[in-house]
Formats: sequence, structure tokens, C-alpha cells
Amino acid sequence: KLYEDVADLPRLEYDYVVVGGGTAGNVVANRLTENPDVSVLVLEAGVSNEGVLVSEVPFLGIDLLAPTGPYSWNYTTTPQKGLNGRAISYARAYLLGGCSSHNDMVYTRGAQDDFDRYAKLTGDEGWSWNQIFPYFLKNEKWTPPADQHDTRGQFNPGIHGTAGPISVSLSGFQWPDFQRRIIQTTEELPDDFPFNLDMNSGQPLGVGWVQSTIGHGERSSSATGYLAPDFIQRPNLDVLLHAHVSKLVNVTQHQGKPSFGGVQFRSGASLFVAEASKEIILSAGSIGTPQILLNSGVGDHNTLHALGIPTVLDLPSVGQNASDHTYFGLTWAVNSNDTIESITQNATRFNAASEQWNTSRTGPFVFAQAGTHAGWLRLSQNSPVFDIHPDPSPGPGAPHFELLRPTPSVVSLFILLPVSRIHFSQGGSVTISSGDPFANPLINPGYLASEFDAIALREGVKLAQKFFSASAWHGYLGAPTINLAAMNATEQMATLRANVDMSPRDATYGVVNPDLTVKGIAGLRVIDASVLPIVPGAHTQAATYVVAERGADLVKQLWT
Ligand SMILES: Cc1cc2nc3c(=O)[nH]c(=O)nc-3n(C[C@H](O)[C@H](O)[C@H](O)COP(=O)(O)OP(=O)(O)OC[C@H]3O[C@@H](n4cnc5c(N)ncnc54)[C@H](O)[C@@H]3O)c2cc1C
Repeated sequence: KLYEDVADLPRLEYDYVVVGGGTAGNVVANRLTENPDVSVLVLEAGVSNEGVLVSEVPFLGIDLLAPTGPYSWNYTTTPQKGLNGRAISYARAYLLGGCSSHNDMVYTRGAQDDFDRYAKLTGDEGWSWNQIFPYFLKNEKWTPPADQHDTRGQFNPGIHGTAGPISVSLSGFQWPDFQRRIIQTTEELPDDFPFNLDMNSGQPLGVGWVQSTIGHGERSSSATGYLAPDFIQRPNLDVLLHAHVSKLVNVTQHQGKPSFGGVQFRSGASLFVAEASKEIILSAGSIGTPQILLNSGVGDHNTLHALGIPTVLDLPSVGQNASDHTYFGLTWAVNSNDTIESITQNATRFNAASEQWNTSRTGPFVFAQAGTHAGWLRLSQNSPVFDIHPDPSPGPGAPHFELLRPTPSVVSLFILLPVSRIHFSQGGSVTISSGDPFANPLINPGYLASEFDAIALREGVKLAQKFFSASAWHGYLGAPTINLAAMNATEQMATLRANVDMSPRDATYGVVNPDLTVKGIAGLRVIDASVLPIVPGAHTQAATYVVAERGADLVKQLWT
């Protein structure tokens, strides 16, 4: 059941307490409560996703991405060396479903090479592409687009799940002229921009149709999917909103290891403790999870000591090695009236679109503004960057960057995502600077921290320009609307992960073992995006879902 007020909660003792009702947390809660003998409490700091129109309507999702507002944690990064010392706003979802309730809904699994590298880095074949693949299918429910258009040639039905909780579909609204030009570009410049029938096959390179976590014209999130009415009504599952977790408490020793028996959280003006008899599972995401570990005395001893936090376990890797994709927008004017702006800046069309969505879940409002297509591309093998920097990608089948978000707009926007972390020392970090567990953490995504990132970004800009140089765009594309030389470069891409890294069981670095248990602590696991050892060359919600699906199985295996 979903609770808004702690006073209504039937109890404060459960088998499992899951911290964070986000993308991963709700998966774990759902799968564990498949067993009616098991009880689970989810503690979520944010608000309900119910009735939040900007979360439900794909077209309006872009409004949610503002880093401030009622559905955001309102974070700011530390000054970024790679951005000339600028600090930037950093969006993180503050509502049930976490980032799956506010993200761009782009569905990308990543490359086979990404997961095979995870298997290598953790020493656990269970994280390899072949063994993780069934979890993609388990998570997904392939759904016809809202406009029921003929999708042949736009995806490969053989690699999609049909019965999972998360709906995935191709766009249910079309921009025919614009889309035709994209496909024409893949035919005109196939060496640089080959067509890829389905970028979710494990071989993402090329340009293909974007798939989104949308079903029947609405956003599909971990809240709407994994906490759907059939699941949230389970008598063994309680979800408490407005429950801001501060730290883990009640330390005892269990088989020679420290163990936390309780989770302290703030609800209203008061503090409460929820107890877990089996495990506490941290699913608070790449910022919340390391912050809670540090608040609890699990982290670098010197940092903790300086802040007056007693060390429970000296684990220096907590919050380190963070990385994020970098976002860079290029814009052009277009000679067309069939644009996003023709809806957003025309009250009559906007209201008509709204009405159409309300009555039939069709029309422009089912379109997620993340774009109709995406391209996953590599630097040329002969690029001089490889003379000064080893190739950071996990293999020849993985991209160095993405060209995303070609949308029929007054501006056509591209995003570039250099994917370059190859060594732990290159990462950013999430840490704390205060003994107050409710103070905002210090978030350093390490944007453009490595020379490789900057060079790859420059090469990506050239590729984006080349894409639009195809004759397919003649007469359509106007002048660039930005002056590249005067640009400040990069905004948040917000796929931050890898600061509670998985590492082999016997490794002296890392935070969690391959089974996601926290090293050196009993009864504590991390199941969210923060455990991925290196950011995948993809948007990260699909990877997070499979981490959570496998993570839940690992918990079940231990306790049954
Ligand atoms: C702006 C933005 C756009 C994105 N777009 C895409 C996209 O289009 N496609 C894609 O694949 N990926 C996208 N991502 C990335 C993807 O959504 C995330 O990587 C993924 O959802 C992370 O899941 P998670 O479970 O680790 O964390 P989250 O989903 O963030 O869940 C963490 C939950 O824990 C809660 N929490 C945190 N701290 C506490 C605390 N102390 N007490 C209680 N609760 C707490 C949070 O409120 C949140 O609900 C985007 C991310 C952002 C931020």
C-alpha cells in the first residue's frame, strides 16, 4: 500500500527496507514481494507520481527536466574544471519512480561490449551481455505505438520482451518530412551514418529509430509499472512517501562484520527508525546512495573523521569514480512549419493536442521530445586522439558518442556523449562536506575532466555538422543559431553512476561485491545505477532496470 503519512504505516519492522522508490528500488520491492511471506518497506523522500501531468504526458516531460522545482532535488554541481570553473544545476527526480518518472524516456540498453566489460571488471559472468539479456526481456513489454503505424523496418521484434512491467514503444506521433530526411541521410552517407534496424540488439552503432519507455501514449516508469495497482495492493508491500533517509543506525556485529539494523528517516519534523530483519537495500541512486553510506560512517575514514562522523567501516571508494555523459547542443534554424514550436508556441494547437491526448491518448502529446532517431557513433580508428590516449570504449561494437535529439524544431539539437572513463583516478565524485545528513552533498560529475572527452566532443561536433551537410537537408536546414566559438560547452546529461562500484569479491577497491552486497558489512546491499563500474555507452535506465532485476534475484537466492 502507498502511504503519505508515517502515522498510517502499520509497523516499522520489515524483512527488507528499500531506501529509495526510484527506478531500481521499485523493481526490487516488486520482485521480493512476489513471495507473500516476505515483507518490504520502501522509503521514498519525494512525492507521489500520481496525477503529475508533466510526468504522464510524454510531450510535456521536457518541462520536468528543469533542475529545480517541486519534482527535483534542486542540486548544483561543484565548479567543474573542464567547464572553466562553472557549476551547473543538476536535475535528480524527487518523486516516486525516481528518474524513470522524469527522464527523457529514451530506451537504450547499451552495447554487448559494455556488459562484457562489466563481467570482466567484476569477475562475474552473470553481468555479461548474454547472461543479462533475459533480464532486459523480463523488464520490457513491447507495445504498439499510439498511432498504430506500420513499424516494419523500424525495429527488430525478435529481441524485445512482451510481458514485463515497462512499456517500450516507437514514437506514436510522426514528423514524416523530417524523418524521411534522416533515413535519406543514412542512405547518402552510409559509411559515417549507417542505418541500424535496432540499437538495442547489443550492437548499437549506426542511426536508428528511437524507442521510448512509453505505452498507450503515457510514460511508463518504475512507479506505473512495478507499483501498478496489482502490485501496490499486495499486503506485504508498503511504500512510504515524504520519508527522507538520513543514515543507517543500530550497528551490531554479525559474524565479525558490522551490521546495521535500522534506517533512520525524517518524516515531517520528526525522526523515525525502520528496522530490517533480513537486509537493508540502498536504491537511492548515484547521489543518495553514497551520501547515505557516508552519513552512516561507511566511507573514507579521513573524510568522516574531519566531519565528526564515527567510522563504521573505512571504505575509501564510496562516492569516488563517478562519471556522467556530457551534453552539448548544436542548433540550426529550419525552413518548415511542421515543428515542435508550431505546437508549443501556438495556444490553439497546444490546447487541441492536449484535448486529443485527454480523450484518446494520441496526437502530438504522445511524442517525447527526445527525438525521432539517435545515432551511436565511433571515432575513426585512425583518429590522432588514440596517439595520446588509449581507446576508453569497451570494444569495437560500442560507441564513443551519441547524436541524439534530432527533432523537427526551430532548432535541431544534438547531444554528444563522450564515454571515456577508463581508470578510477579519472572519475568525478559524490561526497559530503557536513555532518548534517540532510545537507546537500558535493556533486562532481567530472565533466570534460579528461583530454579525451574534450577531443571526442570536438570530433562529435564535426560529425554532427557532417550529418546535416547531406543533400537530404538542402532547402530545409537554415543557418546554425549558435556561435560555436562563443559557446560555453556542455550541460548536464545526468546519467551519473559508478560511485559505489562493483568490483571482484577479493578486490581492495570498490564498494560492492558482484552480488551487490557492501564489502565488509553484513545485511546491506546497493541496488541502483551507482554500482555499474563504468558508465555504459547508452542512456542508463535500461541498464538500471537489469541491475535491479538481477539484484532482486541475488537477494532471493541468498534467502531461499
Ligand atoms: C534529467 C535526466 C534525464 C534522463 N534521461 C534518460 C533517458 O531518456 N533515458 C535513460 O535511459 N536514462 C535517462 N536518465 C538516466 C536514468 O533515468 C537513471 O540513470 C536511472 O533512472 C537511475 O536509477 P536509480 O534507481 O539509480 O536512481 P533514481 O531513479 O534516481 O532513484 C533514486 C530514488 O531514491 C530517492 N532518494 C534519494 N535519496 C533519498 C533519501 N535520502 N531518502 C529517501 N529517498 C531518497 C530519490 O528521490 C529517487 O526516487 C536521465 C536522468 C536524468 C536525471
